[in-house]
Amino acid sequence: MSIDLEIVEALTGPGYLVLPNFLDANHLAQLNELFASREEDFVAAGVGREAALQVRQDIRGDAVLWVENDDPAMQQANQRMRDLQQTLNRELYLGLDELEWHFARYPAGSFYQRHLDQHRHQDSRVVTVVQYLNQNWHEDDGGQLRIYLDDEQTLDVTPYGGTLVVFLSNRFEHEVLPARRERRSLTGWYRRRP
Ligand SMILES: O=C(O)CCC(=O)C(=O)O
Ligand SMILES: [Fe+2]
Repeated sequence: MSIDLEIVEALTGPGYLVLPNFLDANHLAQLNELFASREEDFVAAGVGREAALQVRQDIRGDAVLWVENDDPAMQQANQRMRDLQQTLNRELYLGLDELEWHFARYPAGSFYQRHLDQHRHQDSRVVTVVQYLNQNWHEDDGGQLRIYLDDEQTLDVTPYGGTLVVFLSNRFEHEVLPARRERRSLTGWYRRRP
């Protein structure tokens, strides 16, 4: 079965999937180079929306850079996500019409408290996709993504470079545990126009 169909099956079943080695080593290295070259353009991430948006490092300590199609490594990543979007729409009739995504950098010591990705009163975020870019990450570097499954069971995902996590945005609360060194990711949401 193709990876994309595996994702389809997971979303209709448990609602989430963790896939190690989704990114190959070469692409991972290119994305890291791009990430490093744009380091100065990152801005502190906010919580809340529009007028209520504010930086609250006690809630989330990452800085983000919204990504565009301006680099070959990004074009490849965008193409990959468009293919997945097509499959999700064809198989699940999700009506996804865009992907918004950003690079995220969590400096050592930072975290993101438990939350749901779907903004209240607005259900345009349908599927969350996170790709980790951390090379040589070790379990005791922390930074696990803790997903709150049904019945308050939790699943901790170590952010090894190349791992992809996909889940239904309205279904699972999750948090990022404190990272002991800089933690890098590419995080996106497939949206339906409200
Ligand atoms: O980086 C992660 O593992 C998840 C990030 C996250 O929850 C978010 O940006 O909404
Ligand atoms: Fe999130």
